[in-house]
Amino acid sequence: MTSTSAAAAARATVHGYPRQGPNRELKKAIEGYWKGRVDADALRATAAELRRARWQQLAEAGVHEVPTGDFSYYDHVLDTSVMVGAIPARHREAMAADRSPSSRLLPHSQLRSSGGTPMRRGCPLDGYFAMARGTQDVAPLEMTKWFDTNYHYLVPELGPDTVFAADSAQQVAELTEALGLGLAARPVLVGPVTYLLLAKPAPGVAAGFDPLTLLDRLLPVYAEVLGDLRAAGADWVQLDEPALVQDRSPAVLNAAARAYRDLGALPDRPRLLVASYFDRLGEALPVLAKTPVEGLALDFTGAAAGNLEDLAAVGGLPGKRLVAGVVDGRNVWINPLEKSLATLGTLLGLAGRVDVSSSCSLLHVPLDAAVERDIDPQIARWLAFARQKTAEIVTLARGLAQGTGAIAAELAANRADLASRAGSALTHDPAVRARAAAVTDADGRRSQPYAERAAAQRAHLGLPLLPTTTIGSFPQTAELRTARADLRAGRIGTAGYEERIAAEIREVLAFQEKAGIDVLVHGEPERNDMVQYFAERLTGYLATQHGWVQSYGTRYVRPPVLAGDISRPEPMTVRWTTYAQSLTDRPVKGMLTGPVTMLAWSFVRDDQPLGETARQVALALRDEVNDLETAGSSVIQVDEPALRETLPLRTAARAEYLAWATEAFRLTTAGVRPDTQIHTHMCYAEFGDILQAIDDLDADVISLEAARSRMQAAAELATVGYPREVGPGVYDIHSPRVPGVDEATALLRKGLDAIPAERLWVNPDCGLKTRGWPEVRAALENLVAAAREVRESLPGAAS
Ligand SMILES: CN1c2c(nc(N)[nH]c2=O)NC[C@@H]1CNc1ccc(C(=O)N[C@@H](CCC(=O)N[C@@H](CCC(=O)N[C@@H](CCC(=O)O)C(=O)O)C(=O)O)C(=O)O)cc1
Ligand SMILES: N[C@@H](CCS)C(=O)O
Ligand SMILES: [Zn+2]
Repeated sequence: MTSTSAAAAARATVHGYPRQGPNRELKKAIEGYWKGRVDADALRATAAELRRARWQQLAEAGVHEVPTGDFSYYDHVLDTSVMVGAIPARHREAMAADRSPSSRLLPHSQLRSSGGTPMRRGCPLDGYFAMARGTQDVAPLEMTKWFDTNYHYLVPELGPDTVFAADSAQQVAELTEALGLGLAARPVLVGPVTYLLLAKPAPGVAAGFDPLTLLDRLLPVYAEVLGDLRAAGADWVQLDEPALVQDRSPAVLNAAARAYRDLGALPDRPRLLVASYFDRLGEALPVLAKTPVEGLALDFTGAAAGNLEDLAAVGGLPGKRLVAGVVDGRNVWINPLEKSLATLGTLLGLAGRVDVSSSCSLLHVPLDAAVERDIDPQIARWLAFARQKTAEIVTLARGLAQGTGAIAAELAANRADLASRAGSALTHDPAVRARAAAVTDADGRRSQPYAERAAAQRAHLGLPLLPTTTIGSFPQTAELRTARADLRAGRIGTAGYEERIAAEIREVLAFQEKAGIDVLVHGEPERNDMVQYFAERLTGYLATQHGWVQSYGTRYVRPPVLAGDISRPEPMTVRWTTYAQSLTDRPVKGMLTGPVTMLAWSFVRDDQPLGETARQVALALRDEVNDLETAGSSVIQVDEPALRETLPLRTAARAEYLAWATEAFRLTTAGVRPDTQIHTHMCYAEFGDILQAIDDLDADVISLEAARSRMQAAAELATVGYPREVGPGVYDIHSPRVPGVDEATALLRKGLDAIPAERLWVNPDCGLKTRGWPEVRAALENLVAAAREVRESLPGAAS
């Protein structure tokens, strides 16, 4: 095809779309199902209606080919495990027992029978949710970050004995639904190489087991699924391989080459589009380009923009389809349409056919900026959520196909909006800039080295060995959320709301004292979210009312927007922390979200380096830390759960990131006295490759998620000689199950193998906001009992 005809054929698509519905209908239906208020058929009907509505919305916006299979009741990686039959043995048994068709993910009519065994296909709903959340008897799959996003997936558990078996029921059903609406549809699957690279050895399998060795067993299963999709009418199928944008060994690149050579050689298959996103494809680009797949989808935004020159360097993709991700699926700023058109124009000469898309699934952005009423209309014009991004993609495809004259009005409006943002006073506060420019190395260094501080803190705090604490939040009950909604709606006044918060703090404090916890928290009842709460109190940040983005399962967040220079008009947490401290003689931890996490879980500025924004946020938080100390806090926790998540996917970019990230944390925390104990907290990640950075934070105590991985994080810190205090979690707060005293005791003993008793803390994996009070009470009582039991068994303990 010539580039002119390639242009004329340009079509619009997206890699995936938010799943929740305009009012988080999916969350409400699933949580209703868990509570027994919604039955399986009603849940499935809600899900089907949401899928229909989103396809319809995409089609009406002018998208030519809609994605299918990007929907999920919980997580698309878990769905992939179901699709390939990688159900952990402990869950398989429970599912085998559940033969009732009505409890399955799919309606009875969409289940296939096979070889005289009715209902073999289609995962039981309860079994599916048990894998995600666990039950009192069966542990769930581990959950971790999806690359460098705030989305979490369930980690496949594989071993040498894993037997894969294709179950394409869900994929086929969704494709059939979309085709039934008369739409051109493209199933989107997690690709086999990424699936294996994201997996971990199943419990009981040696840690050295490499899931990639299962590729030859997995490919026939993908072949079967592709065959089923072809039979169901799929013309194209997208296989997502984002794991290939990371630095990969020749073995992995060979595996990718083999996978797509073999899948490409299948006789009766759909055309294959292999998608990568979040960074440049690098050395995997020539590998994939040489395979028989008919198309590649590449990200051309941010750090991935280098794909353009890489593509030129490999001689393009002659005869293949290129799906060009020129609209950022990770951020909320309007697209610079003329710049994107220029990129697309260059790409026309590099592929047989060029289509326009988002850089990745739009799962990572909110649904619709137009419903935000509290954002200044001028500023709202700078924002594009999934719906607006879809419109941009359609505009760009039209511009590419018909020429810029066809989109002249859109280009003019876009130019004006970009200019308004560039010239805005919001983005340039001279006082903030002067303060950030004056920061010195000394501002980021505590006045004494750790060993001296530790002694001072020991004397000041007088804590027992194995001190117990929690991570900050206590249950965010429906009553608290309703109170906040009532305040927003004017149904109650500020005084009534604050009395509700004060009462909750009293209850949280009373419980902790009674349970015998050593370092208390106020429970964070006043916070809607650990990032949004602060964003709402900092100048330069925009908060949304409806900008929900899935974080995991049915849990959503509203990432605020770092739009301008950041400053703190007044203290943000001092009042409630001081109130909590006034209720007890034990130390109450001040509780803040750290600067890196404030960036990672917000939509960031794209008009200045991230490090500059981090420094501005850090200086605002530093004032808060110092104010807390002045108000009497002896222990202050600065959460950085996103420190690992934001680590650049390519190693070459990591040192620079870690330098500004750790500097921002130290700048936040270094202004306190030596006897003030600084805690930090991390969760949802593998920490192995940031151990040095954890040390560089110079925090006195770190709590880490460790229960599901059985203390792996503590062991890793020990291997590098980490000298500070560590609280590896002994209570997996993502599961409704309550750990018994024996279980917590066993984990603590394992923790002691890695960290000496003088430096070991006892705490849950993370905050308790998602849990209910009955579970929390029982679990924390068990945790304190376990700490006492282990304390008493330590050499030298009084018997
Ligand atoms: C620690 N984690 C967090 C991440 N990112 C964040 N930004 N914040 C985090 O805490 N990333 C990693 C992990 C992910 N973990 C979680 C855990 C829990 C949630 C969660 O519970 N989300 C809630 C929503 C929280 C919230 O914003 N609540 C607001 C609004 C509540 C609401 O829904 N209001 C209703 C009306 C209220 C009513 O009448 O009941 C409405 O507005 O429609 C608040 O409390 O005021 C969730 O429900 O999903 C997220 C990530
Ligand atoms: N302090 C927060 C940390 C979550 S990562 C909480 O307890 O919810
Ligand atoms: Zn956490």
